[in-house]
Formats: sequence, structure tokens, C-alpha cells
Amino acid sequence: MGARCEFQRINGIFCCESAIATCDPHNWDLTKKQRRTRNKPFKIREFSYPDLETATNGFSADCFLGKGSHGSVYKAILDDGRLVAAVKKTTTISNPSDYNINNSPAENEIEILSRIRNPRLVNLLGFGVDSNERKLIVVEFMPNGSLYDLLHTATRPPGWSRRVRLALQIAKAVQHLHSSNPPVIHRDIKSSNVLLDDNWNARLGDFGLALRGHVEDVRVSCTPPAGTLGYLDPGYLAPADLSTKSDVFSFGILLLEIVSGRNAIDMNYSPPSVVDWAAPLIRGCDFAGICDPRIGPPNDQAVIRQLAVLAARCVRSTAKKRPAMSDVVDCLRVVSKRVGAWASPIWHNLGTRVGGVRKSLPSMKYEPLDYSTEIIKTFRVGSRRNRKVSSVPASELGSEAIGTNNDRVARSKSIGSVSEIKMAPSDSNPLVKRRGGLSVMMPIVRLSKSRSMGVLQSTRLVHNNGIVLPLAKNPNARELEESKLLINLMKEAQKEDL
Ligand SMILES: Nc1ncnc2c1ncn2[C@@H]1O[C@H](COP(=O)(O)OP(=O)(O)OP(=O)(O)O)[C@@H](O)[C@H]1O
Repeated sequence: MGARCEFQRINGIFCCESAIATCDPHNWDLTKKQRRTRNKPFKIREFSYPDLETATNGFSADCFLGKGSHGSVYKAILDDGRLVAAVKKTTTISNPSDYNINNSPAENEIEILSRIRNPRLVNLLGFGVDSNERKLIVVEFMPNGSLYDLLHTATRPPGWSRRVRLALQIAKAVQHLHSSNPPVIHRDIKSSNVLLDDNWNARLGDFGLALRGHVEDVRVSCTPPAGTLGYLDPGYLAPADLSTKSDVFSFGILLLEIVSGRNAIDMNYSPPSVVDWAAPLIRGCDFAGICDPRIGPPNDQAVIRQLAVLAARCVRSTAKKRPAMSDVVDCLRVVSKRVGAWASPIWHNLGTRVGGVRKSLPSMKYEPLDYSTEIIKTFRVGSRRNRKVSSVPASELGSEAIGTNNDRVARSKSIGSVSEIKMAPSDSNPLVKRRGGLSVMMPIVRLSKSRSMGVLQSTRLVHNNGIVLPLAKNPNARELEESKLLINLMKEAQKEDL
């Protein structure tokens, strides 16, 4: 096959060694059973083109799942109905120099996914080749759409426990990539590349732009920057700038999107970039202000505070100061436990008895973040700053109000190379152009290095001797443990060159 996959062909089936080699130091503490499963070679099938054609009803409209920047995706029923898969068919002939050296996005995706497998990823099942020698990718079928759809077009917006659970699952997926040996850098983390499986769990997909290798490896160090505007690390301007921390930046943007329910770039807001919009709110401890107005802030104020602080750390200007994905996973585990505790039936029953916890939220006060500064904030569902520029009252914000129907919202598409990005003058309309009645994201953006990062004004949050106790006045052991984690985050934020 053309793609440089180091497959072994056994009885017509390609077997791939898992990318997680036995010498992977990250796997040393795994149980024997886990190690056995991880290192088990998995089967990559070569499907014949006629089989894929039949399975997709001739790539017909009724099997069509969606279109991305590199091609279309179809649902395929294979093996007499025993296997349901998604087939990605490239429709454009790409210039390889835009992507990874000598590899089209399809070949790249096959090559990378043939080496890694994880329950948090949209895994590769096989591939096919068309008459033009173009690769078709066959991956696991995800029946419940994308996180983008769930956040921006679903009639019922997801609640906090679901949002945190999804964020944790995505973080685990990225951590898995980064801890592989050699590491995989996804380079295109965004809500439309997170798909939902049959249990509504998040799976990270679309490895067309991913790079596998150490940063000093030739392929990594010579591949031009790529990604999706709005999620792209502004410090990643040359191949040498790439590190796993670029993914951390994109994850931070995605976390802000999950929390706020707004698009990474949305001309209905001022400023249009989610990070520029959220930064002053987080800096001013207006954590409720960044919450999705359709669901309001979570019952437990520490949940949104920790999410906001984490997102702020992920989008810092200095890549080195961003947390590693393992830290992000640890932090989200803590948040997940908190939000899970509030979702327990005890709280629901209490809410019913006292007339509904959620109802009482708008008048609820933040507890002081520390005992010296006594910052008290009132929850404001749909606060003025959180409102759209079109000034639709928060009460009227239906689920569609932030959706794709709005002509000032354009779904970001991946771009092969940031050399396509032109710096727009600050007074021009930088992002949206009309084309055939559709809003199309143009590759023109203001990448303001100085504005997108370093969003924590931590001095207001730090108590004597650098100690912050952001929870109740008499925290229990668990709360103390959790606040220690937060203290570390805050301390690091304080060191930031803001
Ligand atoms: N494994 C899958 N199962 C079900 N639907 C899928 C699967 N993979 C992709 N899709 C759907 O197909 C559409 C196109 O996906 P694709 O990954 O090609 O592009 P994208 O992520 O939307 O955009 P871009 O190419 O710019 O990143 C999306 O709407 C996605 O929801």
C-alpha cells in the first residue's frame, strides 16, 4: 500500500503493532492485563472499493453523514450487516506540501490510527483504495453526531455533569496521544472532531493533520503549521514551535466552548474570539459570566471556578507554562467528582423539597475566593457581558439562538497550513464572508498574541503566604485536597508574566 504503514500482512489482514510499545514508560504502572490488551496487535482490514461502494449504496445521499475540508463521510453497512462503519472519501486532491511530508490527510490518518487504539478515539477499522489511487478510510461509526452539534444545535443543551464528563473524556483521549511513544500531536482538536458513540461518550477523531514523532524528528520539525482558526495556538507559527502544548491550547478553547456554549469564533459576540471574550470575565472572577446562559451556572460554584481556571491555564501565551494533559485530566477528575456529587439524588430531593435548587441560583452568592480579599459575586444568568451583541434578552435565548442557523456564525474548518493566514487590519471585518448565501470562514484572522493568553490576574486571588482556600470556611479533608490542586494552579498563574 502507498501509505507508509508498517503493516504485517497475515492472511489478507493487515496487523499493526500498537503504538504503545512495551518500552513506553507511561505504561509501566499498568496492570499485566492492561498491558496485554494495549500491546495486542489489532487488525486493519483492506476493503475492496466495490465492497465499500455497495456498503454505502454507491456513496449515496441517504448514507451521507457530513462533509469536512478534505472530503465526505458516509455510513457503510458491511459484512452482511454485522459491521456498521463510517467511510471517509477524499473529494479534493490535496497538495501534500500543505500537510505532512508526502502524505495526504487520508494517508496520514491511516498511518497514525493504525498505530494507536483507544476507547476514547474514533478507531480505524481499515481502508480502501479508489481507481485514482486515493485512500478511503474506514473508521468506527459514531451514531450520535458531534460535540459541536450537541453544544450548538441540540434542542436540549447538555447539563453540567455531562459537559464535565465529556471534557474529561476528551482530555483522556489527548493524554493518550501525548503519552504514546513516540507522541502523537493531534493539531486539530475542536468540537466538530469530537464524536459521540452509542453510549454518548466522547471520541476524538479526524487525524488528518496529526503528527506522530518527537518534536525533533524530521517529519514533525519540517511540517508546516496547521489547524483550525479559533482553536489554533497563536504561538505555533513555524514548524519548530510545535509541541504537545499546542494541543493543550486548542483543548483550552474547546473547554471554554463547552462551558460557555458559544463558538470558538462568533461574530455575534464582542470580541468574537471566545478566549478574548472570556479572559476579562475570568480575570474579574465573573465565572458565572462565562457560563452557557441556557443552563446557567452549576450548583456548586467551585465547579465553574475550577473549569475557568483550568481553561485559562491551557490558553496561556507561553506554551511551557500550560499544563500537561495529564494535569488537565487530574483536574477534570476532581471537577467531575464535585459535579457528580451535586447530581446525586440527595441534592435533587433537597431541591424538590425546598422548591428547586436551580431556581434559587440567580440570587446565590459566591463564597469569597480567599479570606483576605472577600470577593463576593452574584450569579447573573445571562449577564450583560455574556449576552450577544445582537442584545437578545437572555430569557429569549433558545437553544437555536447560538446555533449554526445564525448567519454570523461560521463553523471553523481545518486548514492545512497557516501560511494561508493573512493578518487582517484591526478595523476590517476579519472572519466571515458571504459565499452563495452561506457563511464561510475565510482564512483571514487577527491572531493577537498579546490578547489571547495569560488571562489570570492571580494576585487578587492569593491569600497570605500564597495560600488560597477557595472553598467553604471550614473545608473538610476532600475539599482541602481539591483546594490544594487549585492552589497549585493559582500559584503558577501568579508566576505568569501577565
Ligand atoms: N466516524 C464517524 N461516524 C459518524 N459520523 C462521522 C464520523 N466521522 C465524521 N463524521 C461526520 O462527518 C462530517 C464530516 O467530518 P470530517 O471529520 O470529515 O470533517 P469536520 O471535522 O466536520 O471538518 P474538518 O475537515 O474541517 O475538520 C461531520 O459532520 C461528522 O459529524
